[in-house]
Amino acid sequence: MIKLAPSILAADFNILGEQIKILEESGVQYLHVDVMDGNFVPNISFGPPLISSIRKNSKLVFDVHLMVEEPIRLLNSFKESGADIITVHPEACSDLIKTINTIKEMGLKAAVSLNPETDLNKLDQVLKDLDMVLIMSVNPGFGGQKFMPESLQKIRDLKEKISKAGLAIDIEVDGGINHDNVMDVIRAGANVIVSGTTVFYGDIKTNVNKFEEIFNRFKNEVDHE
Ligand SMILES: O=C(CO)[C@@H](O)[C@H](O)COP(=O)(O)O
Ligand SMILES: [Fe+2]
Repeated sequence: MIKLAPSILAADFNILGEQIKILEESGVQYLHVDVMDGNFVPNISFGPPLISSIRKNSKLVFDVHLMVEEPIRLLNSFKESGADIITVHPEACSDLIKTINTIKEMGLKAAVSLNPETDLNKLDQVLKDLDMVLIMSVNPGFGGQKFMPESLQKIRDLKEKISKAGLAIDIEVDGGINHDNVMDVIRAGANVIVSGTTVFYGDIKTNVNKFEEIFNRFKNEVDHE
């Protein structure tokens, strides 16, 4: 099952609630929530108060991508605000094992996100405890960047690593994904697709439907193999 995770970084914050309603009516299940601290990445987005506010009116799975230094300090506050999945960057954690264990002990799903230049071996110490791995296909910090095609091989290698370890872990990909390149990303092995600009710019329902059509085309391909 392939899932779309629209990134609200590209939403119109003036009408954020209305746009989330449209996503729900379009059949979306995940909401990707990019938290940036102006330190780990050179941009600031939003934090727990905004998440608590949208949580009140949404049943979507909140997939919270923490681009912050030492996220362990803030985990409780993101849990309280309504996160379902918390993703952290090993590049920002002095103790990744403890950070992942804390997320799991809170009863939340845990994920690790790798920057484009970070090797897959950074996952080794925690892979068995993860629900998801997020491959960044741009350098984190901003929406609207160009997809880095070299991420495709990284996705294939990750899929192989997960399967060799006998695990079942979601593979999420984030950055620069659009209707033209998403099929390559899925074929490489991803099953959770983040998209900001391509979902929110223009008509949201049409943009989501186009992604769903491509996901269905992929399912048909696999069924006929
Ligand atoms: O985490 C990030 C960027 O750091 C992403 O989630 C972006 O928000 C995705 O936006 P597009 O590249 O799809 O516009
Ligand atoms: Fe993200």
